[in-house]
Amino acid sequence: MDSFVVKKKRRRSTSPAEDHKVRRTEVLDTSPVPDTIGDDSTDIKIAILLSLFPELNQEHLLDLLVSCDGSVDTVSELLASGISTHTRRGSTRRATNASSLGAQTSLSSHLVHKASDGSIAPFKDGPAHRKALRTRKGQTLHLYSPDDVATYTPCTIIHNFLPPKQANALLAELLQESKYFSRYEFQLFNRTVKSPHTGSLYVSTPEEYRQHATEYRHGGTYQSNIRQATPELRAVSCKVQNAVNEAIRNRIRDFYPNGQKLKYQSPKEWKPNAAFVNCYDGPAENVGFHSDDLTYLGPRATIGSLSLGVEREFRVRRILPRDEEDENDDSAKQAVIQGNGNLPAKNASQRQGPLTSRADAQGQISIHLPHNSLLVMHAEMQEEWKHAITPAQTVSPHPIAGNRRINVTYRWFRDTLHPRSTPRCDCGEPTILRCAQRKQETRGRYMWMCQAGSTPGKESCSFFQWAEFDDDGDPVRTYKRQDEKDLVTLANFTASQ
Ligand SMILES: O=C(O)CCC(=O)C(=O)O
Ligand SMILES: [Fe+2]
Repeated sequence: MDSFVVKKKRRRSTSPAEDHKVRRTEVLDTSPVPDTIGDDSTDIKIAILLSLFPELNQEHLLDLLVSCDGSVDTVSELLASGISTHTRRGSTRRATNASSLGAQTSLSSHLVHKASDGSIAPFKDGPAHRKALRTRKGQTLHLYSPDDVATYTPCTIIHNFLPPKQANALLAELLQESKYFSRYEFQLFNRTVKSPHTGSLYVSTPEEYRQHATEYRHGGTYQSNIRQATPELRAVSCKVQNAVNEAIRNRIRDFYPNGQKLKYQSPKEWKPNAAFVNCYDGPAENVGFHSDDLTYLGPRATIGSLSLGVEREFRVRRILPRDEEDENDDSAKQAVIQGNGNLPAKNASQRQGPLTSRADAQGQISIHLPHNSLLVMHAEMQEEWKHAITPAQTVSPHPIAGNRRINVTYRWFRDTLHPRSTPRCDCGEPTILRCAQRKQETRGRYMWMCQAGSTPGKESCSFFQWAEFDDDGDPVRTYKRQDEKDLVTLANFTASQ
């Protein structure tokens, strides 16, 4: 992954808006943002601290951050001075492993009868046994069965996805490849930090290699580590393509209102034409909470994510509109995770909750990703949820990979969102697509924004324009088109074999 550049910029006076983290594929807003944009500065700060102190766990860093009134600098100084195991307010909270396997093995203690306020509703009323789940702030609910994952998160998990030999061959190939991966450097609060894992972008053809190196931007800069898709990666992409399309069909049939695709979701076949491959070398390597960048994937994107090597936890949590989050914190009672997104409107004038509430108001759900499992992140995911690979205290070594985990996220970059055909900002650069997440009034609206603020040494021009899409998620062009001759057709992995 390349630079996740974040540089906090001039911001508008009243809104503490800074969007969350993180890196090349991830949405990281750094420009002066309109109040409409959701954010979670805690994630950014935790991402910085984790990259500076990878040996520490997230909970501990969060404690420190709270006790230091949200100042990354103060936490860094404390940690550097060696008084890091206690918070400044004297709490001696144990530095527990943020990602240790949960003792919870059954959901029964979390089931409640009604998905009323304070519970996690199943996405769809299913069989009678489908009840709401209840979690508390700061709590992590571990889901193991594919059925529970589909019911309570916007994901499908398929265990033992590939024939074992093929999974092992791909793993062996990518472990070799991982020698050439790099850590992405990114700019956070005027400091350059490195991603807490390594990776590379894989593309289909030499021409696409060229385009990714010179036209696509990720986190404000060009992708520096790009590689040509390997034979195993291509062979597996056919299987991923078929499985993801089937999972999308099932999702629509079983979970979406009237069995219809979501507004803005593409009705076309999902055909991956790029893949980010990540390597997590040891338990401390991680990726912080983020949503993936939709600039080239478009609204309501689907992503196919294959896990190989050691098992790690994939954590997800819903993005709450700001006002609800505050209310939850204010009431200090059961946190709410609502699977269907129909949360009631709350009083926007309530006070801002403390730092912790923003990061963890609803608790988290943990999906365990063993070797050879395919996770499909469905169309609801990026706009409404965040995901992370949390640091672990220990991992069980894998016979081929040792302590390493390889992850391949297959993606479909859409022709209609090629940087040649998206709006340019006043700097003359292609803009980034963002989705408003936290304010009730604008939640779900898309916008094009300048991404120069993410580039080290560059100032954002503050360009902002609402983005309009047709029902199938193709842009309705209210802006000047590039020349038609410049428009491109991207080759997917299968077609370019
Ligand atoms: O490693 C994983 O499973 C997730 C990686 C991820 O979130 C990403 O590449 O955007
Ligand atoms: Fe991601």
